[in-house]
Amino acid sequence: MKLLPLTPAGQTPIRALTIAGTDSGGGAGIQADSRTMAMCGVHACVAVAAVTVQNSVGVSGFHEIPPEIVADQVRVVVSDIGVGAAKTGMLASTTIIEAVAAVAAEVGIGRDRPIPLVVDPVCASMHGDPLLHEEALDAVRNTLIPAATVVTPNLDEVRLITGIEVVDDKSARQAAEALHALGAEWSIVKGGHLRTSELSTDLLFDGDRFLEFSSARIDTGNDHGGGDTLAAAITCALAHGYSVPDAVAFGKEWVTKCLEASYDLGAGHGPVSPLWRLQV
Ligand SMILES: Nc1ncnc2c1ncn2[C@@H]1O[C@H](COP(=O)(O)OP(=O)(O)O)[C@@H](O)[C@H]1O
Ligand SMILES: Cc1ncc(COP(=O)(O)OP(=O)(O)O)c(N)n1
Repeated sequence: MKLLPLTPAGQTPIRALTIAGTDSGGGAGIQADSRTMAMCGVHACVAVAAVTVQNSVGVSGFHEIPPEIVADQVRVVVSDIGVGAAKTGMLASTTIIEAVAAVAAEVGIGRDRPIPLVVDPVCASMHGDPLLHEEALDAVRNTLIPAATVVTPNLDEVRLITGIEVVDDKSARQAAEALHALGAEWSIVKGGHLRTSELSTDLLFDGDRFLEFSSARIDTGNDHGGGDTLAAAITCALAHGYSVPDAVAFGKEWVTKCLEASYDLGAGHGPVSPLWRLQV
């Protein structure tokens, strides 16, 4: 695959910001985002929104960071370090979502603003453990998604946010339209969970055209962190100034390489691995 341009040693690399939750198991959340950003040659800045107690078999609890501390992390990073793009992941609650949306508007992050924003509307882990309070879905719909340059839900998140059960191409297109109607500039409906196809296809929509990004379906149970990794890679490409379709094409190739390199870890689902770039 064609990689993003690297920065010569000693020169300041492109920066990107992730606003998300930590994963103590190291496979998803801020850990997945930071690893992908580093492996893409991008300096990762982080605003921690929640700390999860998590391993390969599930999430047994989480602690929310006070909303003003989340917002302050964003503010100090953007004003001093500067970032080319930002991403949100687990935001846990309505008050954190509102604080993130407000600070994003203040510092110029989001659709129609200088710094593009990838919104991964994380609601639950792959084991079904909640990562967002149910009452916060309204804030996801009405406050977070309207700030998105790109929104990247998986099929469970699509159902919770839009009420649409994606079972085929037609319902995937309806869901992409519904997400766009909520205010995202571009919507992606990820096909990783549509196991009826031999391909894993992500559908991208901008209110006018549908674009499809497909790969052969990889036979692995080690897919923890796949959604974060895709969204982080898209964020890196946007930070480099790629168009949204080119950034998604890059992200899809990147996550496919990471799925191919995924490994066993613990008793449950192992992680996708951006470490493929370092492996022999
Ligand atoms: N088995 C698979 N083979 C190939 N690509 C996959 C597979 N599972 C997921 N993907 C890809 O990984 C990314 C994450 O998708 P998905 O699993 O749907 O999201 P999430 O990790 O948020 O649940 C998407 O680009 C999707 O197409
Ligand atoms: C802290 C944290 N954030 C996000 C997730 C979910 O990760 P994601 O890549 O969307 O997908 P799964 O690995 O859960 O399928 C998480 N588990 N923890």
